[in-house]
Amino acid sequence: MKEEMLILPESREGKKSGLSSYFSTSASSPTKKVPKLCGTNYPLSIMFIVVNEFCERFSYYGMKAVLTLYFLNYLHWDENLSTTVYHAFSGLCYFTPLIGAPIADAWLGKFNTIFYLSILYVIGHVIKSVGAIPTVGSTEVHVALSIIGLIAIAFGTGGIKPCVAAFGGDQFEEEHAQERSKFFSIFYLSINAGSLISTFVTPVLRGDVKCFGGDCYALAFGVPAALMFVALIVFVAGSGMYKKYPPQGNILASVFRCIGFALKNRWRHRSKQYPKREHWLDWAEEKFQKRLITEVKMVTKVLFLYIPLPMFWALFDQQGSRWTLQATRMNSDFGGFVLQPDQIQILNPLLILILIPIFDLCIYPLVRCCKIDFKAIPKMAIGMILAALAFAVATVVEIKINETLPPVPKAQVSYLQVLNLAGGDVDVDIPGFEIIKQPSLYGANALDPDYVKLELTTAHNNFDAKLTVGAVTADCPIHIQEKSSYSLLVYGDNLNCDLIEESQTKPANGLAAVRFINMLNRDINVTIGESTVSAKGNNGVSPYITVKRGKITATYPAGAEQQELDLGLLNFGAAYSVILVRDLGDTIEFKKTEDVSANSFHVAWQVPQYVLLSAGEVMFSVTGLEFSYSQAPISMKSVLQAGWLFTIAIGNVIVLIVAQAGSLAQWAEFILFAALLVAVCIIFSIMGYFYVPANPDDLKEEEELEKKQLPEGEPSAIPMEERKTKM
Ligand SMILES: C[C@H](N)C(=O)N[C@@H](C)C(=O)O
Repeated sequence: MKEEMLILPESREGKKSGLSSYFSTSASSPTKKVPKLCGTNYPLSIMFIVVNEFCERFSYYGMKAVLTLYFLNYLHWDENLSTTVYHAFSGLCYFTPLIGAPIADAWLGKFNTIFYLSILYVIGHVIKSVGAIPTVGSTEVHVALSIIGLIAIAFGTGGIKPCVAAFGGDQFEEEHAQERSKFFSIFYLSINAGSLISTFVTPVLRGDVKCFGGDCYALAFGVPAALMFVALIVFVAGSGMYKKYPPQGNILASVFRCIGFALKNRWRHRSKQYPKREHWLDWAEEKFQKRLITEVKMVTKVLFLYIPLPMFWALFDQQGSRWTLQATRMNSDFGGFVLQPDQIQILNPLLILILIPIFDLCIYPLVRCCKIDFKAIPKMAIGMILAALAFAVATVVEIKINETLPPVPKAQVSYLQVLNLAGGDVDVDIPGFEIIKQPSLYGANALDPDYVKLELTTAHNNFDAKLTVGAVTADCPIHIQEKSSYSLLVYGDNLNCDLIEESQTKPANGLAAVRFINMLNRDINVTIGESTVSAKGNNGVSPYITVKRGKITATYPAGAEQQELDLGLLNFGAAYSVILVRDLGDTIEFKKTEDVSANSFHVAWQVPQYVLLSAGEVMFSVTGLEFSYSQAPISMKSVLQAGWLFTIAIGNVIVLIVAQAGSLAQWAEFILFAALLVAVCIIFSIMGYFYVPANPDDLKEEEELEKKQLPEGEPSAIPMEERKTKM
């Protein structure tokens, strides 16, 4: 499989074949007639590219959807290591385009680069899937296979990413720029369709299918591997129909030499006696052809314009981190169905699938109807503003969530709830405070006692509390510290009491937490799923077990068998105490109290921020993808795509840095990001105002000039007609 290229003499810097054809004007396109989709100007070959992208993105996002849980539950890494490796992998996937793009532009051509790196990508997936089979080797082997697999995947996905989009763009004639622009929308739709389906399906394959006695990670990674194999087959199947531009020689080296020479030459001629030149790159004129210099000016101009763009991605990327964490503090029960907090992210690809047609078929034509010429840079700037607005809305949501959180006792304050397991209602009289009246937990409506706020006058306090139930009274010495929360357990005919210190923070990640207070006179082990906790007899308190929200059944040993305790619904973000009161032989009587209330602010309130961010993405990202293609000289299409993807990588790095530094309250961090993006958008708009879009005619002029200057017989440019493309 080889793309044949014409080798040109290298008599002068910048006179290689690659510098000859810059824009895909019809004059410079391969002459090959490509079959069209019936009655349109769309080449048939783009179908293969779009399906390839769908399958590739399915494999990428599907694998990523279960990656963190794989690290935590299968490799048994802690949360920090899992998060770090996850982000390092995501970052690497957007740095590797910088390797794939020059390989395509300078050496292998886009087709071959996609072909070979896709094979590496499939191998990476297979290694990763094998590492997820528990019977294959030890934990060390699993870790090694996972890391090798992930590195291969990162090089595969990142390497082909800039080439596939640019290769799709290459299929169009320059006069079909409108169709090409639509192609980028369709391309983006296929990315999001792949992402939507896989983000939903692979977690189901992991959790609902059991293999090797547990969650089936091998299948959850195996299906994305299969999809990547299909992507490769589909891509190769279209081979006969593609328009393939040959690699353009080591254009990047010429570009760097040209820039280096211009800078050196400028420095050598810094004295005022030398006349100024229009552009700093014009200082390369002594050694480099005008054509190369013009081309380098175009690329550096676009790359300069890209400098502010990572800020958009820094906000965008937080859907998977900060916004998902926000969802864990919300209630995602939709009545008929319940979403897990990390599933809310599928809103983004879903909205993209809805919004792209809305923008392409309604909003953009409507704007055109109003005679407004909506160019790429203003579109991208509006995309940034929409993303900033999304973060402003996220700030409001965050503030609203905070209002629903359990109060945290401050200095000279503590909270106390009374768990009354006595036969009747109890009065708790703590000197200096109002009497707390607490109905018995055995009563019908008394299951969730409220915390009472105690304002303390000194930091440490010992009190002789008095308990009264009907005619029975008892002393209850208690020791309360400021900034703490407590449960006072009252039980027995003689009104015994125990003070238990509580943590009133919500369980992390939207999980529910439950513990057991054992009033039986024997120790007990209680199991939920794979976790078992012990509670000593006579009022022992077990540690908390965290569980996914749902109706939970616990088990405990009774003789040789396990008996069940039906705990009912344990809700998002709630913490429960299950008080084991009486052994009834075939079961245990228990009372359940909600010590930390469940998340009450509904996750549907996140929809507006997702709509704004996804609309921003359509305006920013789809436009940017097309812009990167259209502004690049033909020899550097993949390189500019890589430059575009590099802005995503830097965006990821910004989030990592901010997350590590993270000393701000979440709502403040959100509004800070929104403000930063508005500031960056203003800078970008000013830069965009002065940006002059690339024009193929700029190069035509130089082509003519070059022809005149060249010695007879030496080709100044390779007419694309002469370039044979063979497989
Ligand atoms: C899934 C997300 N909306 C998206 O489209 N991401 C782009 C950057 C991708 O190429 O995966």
